[in-house]
Amino acid sequence: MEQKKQNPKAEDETQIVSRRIQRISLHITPIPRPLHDHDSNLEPAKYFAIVEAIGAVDISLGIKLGVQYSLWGGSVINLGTKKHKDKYFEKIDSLEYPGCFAMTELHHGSNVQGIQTVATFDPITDEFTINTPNDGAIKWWIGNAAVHGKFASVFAKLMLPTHDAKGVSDMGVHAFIVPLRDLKTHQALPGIEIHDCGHKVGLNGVDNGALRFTSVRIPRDNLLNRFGDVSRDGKYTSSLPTINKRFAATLGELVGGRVGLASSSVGVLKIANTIAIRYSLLRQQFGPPKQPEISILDYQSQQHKLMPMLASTYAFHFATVYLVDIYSQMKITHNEQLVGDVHALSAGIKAYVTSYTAKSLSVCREACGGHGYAAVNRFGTLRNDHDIFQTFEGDNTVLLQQVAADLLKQYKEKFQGGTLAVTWNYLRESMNTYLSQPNPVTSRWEGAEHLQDPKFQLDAFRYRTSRLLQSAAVRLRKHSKILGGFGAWNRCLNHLLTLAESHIESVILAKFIEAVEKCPDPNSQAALKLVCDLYALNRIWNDIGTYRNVDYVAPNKAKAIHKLTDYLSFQVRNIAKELVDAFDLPDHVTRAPIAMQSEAYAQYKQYVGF
Ligand SMILES: Cc1cc2nc3c(=O)[nH]c(=O)nc-3n(C[C@H](O)[C@H](O)[C@H](O)COP(=O)(O)OP(=O)(O)OC[C@H]3O[C@@H](n4cnc5c(N)ncnc54)[C@H](O)[C@@H]3O)c2cc1C
Repeated sequence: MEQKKQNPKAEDETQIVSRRIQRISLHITPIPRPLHDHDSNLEPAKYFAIVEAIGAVDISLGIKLGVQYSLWGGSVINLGTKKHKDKYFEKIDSLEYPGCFAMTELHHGSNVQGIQTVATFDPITDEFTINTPNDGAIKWWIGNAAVHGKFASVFAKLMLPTHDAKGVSDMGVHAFIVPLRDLKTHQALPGIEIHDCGHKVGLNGVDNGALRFTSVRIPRDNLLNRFGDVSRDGKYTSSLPTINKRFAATLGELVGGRVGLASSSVGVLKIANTIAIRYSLLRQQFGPPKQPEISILDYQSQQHKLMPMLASTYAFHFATVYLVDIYSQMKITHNEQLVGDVHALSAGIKAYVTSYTAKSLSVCREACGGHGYAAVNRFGTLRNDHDIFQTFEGDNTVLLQQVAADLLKQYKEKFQGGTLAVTWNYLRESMNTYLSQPNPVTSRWEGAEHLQDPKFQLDAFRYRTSRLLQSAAVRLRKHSKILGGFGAWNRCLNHLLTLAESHIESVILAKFIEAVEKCPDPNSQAALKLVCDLYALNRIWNDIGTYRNVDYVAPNKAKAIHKLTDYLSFQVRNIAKELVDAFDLPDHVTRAPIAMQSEAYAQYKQYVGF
């Protein structure tokens, strides 16, 4: 079937990104290529570092790489078996087989189990037939589909013929390798209709496409059969007993994409911080009478905008390093107990970090005044390209609900006297700390010195989470009697989202405190301690109403927290240059003329043509 012409505006950008990927694939060989690391489970950390670094230069390029290696490559390797690896691995790795990950449909995104594409087994020909049964089932937003993809892992309901009145039996969502284009002519193959999804708000270097399948035949071997298989005579086998368990196992294998997005989002936040802070140090406006103008970073308001953000960037850095670390352990050890942790943490950290970064990009733009609005200074592109991080690889609101559900499941099991389902560190430890939080401790912590005590800070974070958890459980129980489980969940939804965010903030703070404690160099440790205190106290101050309502902090303590937060912002301002320099982002990566370490204005004027 004819392939529709690509959106002309997007064409240039997709070609540039495609050329860049080819170059990377050729020149990155001294470092093991992403998929090797990913697959051999040696060092996923290296792969995520590569994607983060590449995303810092061009987010479209980072995402396009992610589509090729994490999504298309990751689905083949993680959902398939040896025969798939033998046939596809090298060619995916070398880019000979560019591919897509085709899950979302026009009518279903977050609710993946609602997808309608079908793959029906034909025992006579030993093939599956892939069909798009209605327009709502057209695969939509599929990265790499509009121009470059030659294959796709297509998620579809596996249908087996039966002898009863229904004629088929639905075995649930499975993934299938479907060739999209002829390997030589690059024309779309028979039965496959491809359209470009049109110009987007950002990420126009990625060719997102829509796919319709009409009786597309693929061999039985193209079923990615790690969690469910069909024999030559049409019998279905799986080590997992139910559709829901198979579905959970399938999605569980795809968490790597989320881990990568969380790391990349921190990379974007580092870039934005670097540009905004370097410029704020250089830019001077006003000053005391008859004295030189002062740097805009010396204004308390500018410190208030940027210093807690810088502290959050450090906090997120350590949290994502931890996430990558437990993801790597999971991949290396294949320890089942780690799966639950990685699943819940990757959902929560991805949601929390990407939402924060998206908001921060606007703050940074505004903090740089008019020059922040010049396209060359990058905030517009960063904001537009990054914005969708909040939606793909799982919509943030949906992901946070998974975190809340995990916490409540653990809570229930604990109270029913059962053993906790997840016995590895993170969920078990979190639950134990939440359940052992004492009542308000206004009297326990006298004076103001303890505000910088990590124990006070962690207690405060965990106390808030613990209250939210216990009250959510009570409310859900009450409402479910009348509204049923779904209705009760919806009635408590905002509460549950706050619970999930509060929990993730507790995890992030705990990891930051650990990083400070482990820092080997005393000077760096002192600097990190300041930054960590600012992160913790700013969060407490942001939620001071909650702490006051339950009398966790007395009015004078609330005042002290506010005062100290401002003071810490000022202290962090004094080391802000060193703190952003430590991100080690050279000028040719940040690229914004206003952030150039030498001759920022000269570079900027030159850009305009002076
Ligand atoms: C640029 C881009 C690239 C993409 N690349 C790919 C790709 O390569 N492959 C692929 O398969 N998909 C891809 N996607 C699709 C992406 O994964 C989906 O957009 C995402 O999963 C969200 O689904 P949706 O768009 O249907 O949103 P919806 O699920 O319709 O969500 C819309 C709104 O409803 C809210 N909502 C939905 N459910 C709930 C709930 N249970 N509780 C509360 N609120 C809810 C959400 O929070 C959101 O605000 C891409 C999307 C874009 C835009």
